[in-house]
Amino acid sequence: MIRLSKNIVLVGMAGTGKTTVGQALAARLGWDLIDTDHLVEREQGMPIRQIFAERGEAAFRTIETEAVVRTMARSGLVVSTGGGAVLAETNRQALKQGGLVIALKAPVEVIIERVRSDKDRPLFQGNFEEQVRKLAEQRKQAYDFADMTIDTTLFSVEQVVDEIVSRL
Ligand SMILES: Nc1ncnc2c1ncn2[C@@H]1O[C@H](COP(=O)(O)OP(=O)(O)O)[C@@H](O)[C@H]1O
Ligand SMILES: O=C(O)C1=C[C@@H](OP(=O)(O)O)[C@@H](O)[C@H](O)C1
Ligand SMILES: [Mg+2]
Repeated sequence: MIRLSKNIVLVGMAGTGKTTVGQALAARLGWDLIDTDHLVEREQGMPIRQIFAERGEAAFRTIETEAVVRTMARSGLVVSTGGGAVLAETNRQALKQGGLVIALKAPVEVIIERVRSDKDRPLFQGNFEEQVRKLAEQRKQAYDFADMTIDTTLFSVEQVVDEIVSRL
């Protein structure tokens, strides 16, 4: 079982289930959950889509890094990150030093179906399918630094939680 001195961190492309699995995993373990997107939205008082629209992606990344580093200084948390949190080396170092990093994966076709109805994802506006495919290609090695990887394609949310708990 993982020591409480660390956190359990979920990384992965948008649509691989980090927020949903994080909630279910935190409930299963009785741990608190920090979803860094939700933390940013609460503290900034607006949805991420609005931060992108009004201040730009670079401003969001700066805010995201501050939230990630601050969160990883804590312990005993389940932490769901946003899909792009792994892009900054500062974030990758904080995630690796402060937690057991678990990458959730799914084929791009599965991701497309899972996020198709969610119009709030700022990176997926306009030609939605093309943008998901392009991002998946750009990010295909971005999550390889994780301590472990779980393919969520054939698992329900609870089955992903089962798989994580079995590996702790
Ligand atoms: N293992 C799974 N099987 C089926 N649907 C899933 C699974 N994990 C997540 N989902 C669904 O996929 C969508 C995206 O999940 P979400 O947790 O928002 O992903 P992320 O935070 O990685 O973007 C949600 O509708 C969620 O209910
Ligand atoms: O992949 C990305 O760069 C992003 C993923 C989003 O989080 P989810 O992975 O929870 O959708 C959110 O942080 C923002 O829209 C940027
Ligand atoms: Mg999420």
